[in-house]
Amino acid sequence: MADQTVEQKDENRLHILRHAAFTAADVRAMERPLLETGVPLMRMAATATAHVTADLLDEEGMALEDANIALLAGSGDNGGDGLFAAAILAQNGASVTAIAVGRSLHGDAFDAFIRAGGKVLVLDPASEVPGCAAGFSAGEAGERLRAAIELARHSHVIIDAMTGIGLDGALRGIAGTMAASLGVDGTVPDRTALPDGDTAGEFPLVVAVDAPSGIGIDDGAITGPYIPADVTVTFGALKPAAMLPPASYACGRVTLVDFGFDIDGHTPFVEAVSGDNASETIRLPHLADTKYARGVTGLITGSDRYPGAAVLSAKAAAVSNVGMIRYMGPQRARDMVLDAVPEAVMGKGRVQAWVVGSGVPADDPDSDEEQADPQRQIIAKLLSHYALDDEHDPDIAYEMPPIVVDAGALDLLPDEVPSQVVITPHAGELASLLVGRGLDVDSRDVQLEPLHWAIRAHELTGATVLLKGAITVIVGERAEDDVDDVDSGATVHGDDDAATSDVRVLVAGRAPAWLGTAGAGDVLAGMVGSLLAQQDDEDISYADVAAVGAYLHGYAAAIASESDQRGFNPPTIYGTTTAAPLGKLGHPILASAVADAIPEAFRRLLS
Ligand SMILES: NC(=O)C1=CN([C@@H]2O[C@H](COP(=O)(O)OP(=O)(O)OC[C@H]3O[C@@H](n4cnc5c(N)ncnc54)[C@H](OP(=O)(O)O)[C@@H]3O)[C@@H](O)[C@H]2O)[C@@H](O)CC1
Ligand SMILES: [K+]
Repeated sequence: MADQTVEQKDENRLHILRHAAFTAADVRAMERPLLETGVPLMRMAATATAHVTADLLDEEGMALEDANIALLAGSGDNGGDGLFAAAILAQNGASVTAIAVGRSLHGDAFDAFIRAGGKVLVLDPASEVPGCAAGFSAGEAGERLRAAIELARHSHVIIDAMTGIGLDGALRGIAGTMAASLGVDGTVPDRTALPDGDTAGEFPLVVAVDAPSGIGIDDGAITGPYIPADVTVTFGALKPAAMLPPASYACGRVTLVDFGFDIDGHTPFVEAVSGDNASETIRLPHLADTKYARGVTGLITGSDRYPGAAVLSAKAAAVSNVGMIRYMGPQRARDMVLDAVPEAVMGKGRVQAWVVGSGVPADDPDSDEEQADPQRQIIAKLLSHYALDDEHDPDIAYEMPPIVVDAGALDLLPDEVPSQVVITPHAGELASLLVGRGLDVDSRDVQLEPLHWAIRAHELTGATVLLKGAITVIVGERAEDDVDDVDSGATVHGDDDAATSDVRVLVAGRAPAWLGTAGAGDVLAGMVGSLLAQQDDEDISYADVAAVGAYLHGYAAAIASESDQRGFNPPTIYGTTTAAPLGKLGHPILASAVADAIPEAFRRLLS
């Protein structure tokens, strides 16, 4: 590190800031030394928020003097940021009304706002905002609430400064009612996927201060009301909510204000895979390589019912930088695989990683063992070698090659397995897996709290969990040398997850929404299998390799669909100029087109 130039250090820092998220507790710890030396963080936050808001209006062709702005202000520092920002906007000609949703407002910020000519509407009869009448009747409180909602609905911009990192649980009381009336309650954000995190641009535009109030800051969960934002201006460092689904879908475009935090002293809780990480995980061919040295991927995928999945998984595995693939399956699927990939070798043999279950029917409760799909029987036998229980030798389990367990093989997973077992469920499959282990959860629960349930699945099974979605969440063990460095953990949704610091959490959000199409999961399974097969280092983090697989899969889909849209857009750093690229929306694709684009995805990442 000593040899790094200042520019390199700056570049590294920006890369971390754009791809790593820290818990609220860590952000508070990073902020403390700066506050102690008198750095005016709140003023910096407010100035940035005001600028971003003015720029947004400008983009929509509206002058600040013509704009009506409704500020939803809570009683904490998040409300303080909002009031200082609103004061700047009012000074510059905007007409701003602060709607106080709590009992008080940040003192200095309130004074600045009033001096700038801002108006205030107090909603809580028990409020103690100086100069504002309180103690009004319940009837009047209702009238005020309705008036506030109307005012906000008809404004040009809503600045949401009700709660930030101080949020405790789902939004309650007046703040909760405002959010439910102006936004949505307990549902996943329903938005068209546009390039560059663009949103529809309809009034009122919503600017969230630090985070949309009500979304789970540390776990990205949605458990109550919130207002989806067009733009979120966030401070110091990204919080997990800006990266994790579904909360991150509510953030819109994110601008990060770099306060100069000492980020090196803290371990991120969530990291987003970038092109740089991905290229480091790809094994470049060596001069003395044989096809075996480059890795062999074995697939037990497809079935008489779904032979196409055999082709998709095999093709994707074959072009994902290994020396060879072996395929096992019924005659028809074998014929089809050979048609598509004449290089594939049929039958058993030594492999460096397995892929099982894609296109294999899941358990049919009506059929008995004998009638079960033959692929299931072979997979069940293979998976039994990974079982960590009294009946099996754990040394065998730990020495087995990595294995991707997809789709119809998920219900064959032994109770407990080592972390080189990578499971690749979507929300519904993860829910079924957890129900099979006695938990009360359905697909919707997983969609609303994916990190929570992915962690539960990892803790219960020991497997590395890759939970598929527009942003894919990966949870697994940290690599050995990483564990000692971890100094803090997030509390994710309740006590049972309190000690989550020993899990590695990653997101891959490179894919355009066009990728939600039949067979995409088969392609992913094949790719992850081959990425695992080519690893030379025994101390790798399986979570990292799986995450890179998801990233590459998304990248190949972006190439195939000619789309610049993606699930996760790294934030813009406030004050740095990023030329706005003209994003392409792209076009529909088939999963086979994604498989065809894989070599090009490798080429681009490596060049
Ligand atoms: N970190 C940084 O670098 C910097 C941080 N800064 C800013 O400070 C923010 C943190 O401020 P903070 O600590 O005052 O907490 P904050 O987010 O305002 O929340 C507290 C308020 O929320 C309310 N409330 C809570 N839960 C609720 C619920 N379920 N339902 C309803 N209400 C609920 C709670 O109400 P109460 O419980 O008191 O009734 C109280 O009013 C941070 O996000 C950033 O914007 C910048 O200024 C500078 C640098
Ligand atoms: K907020």
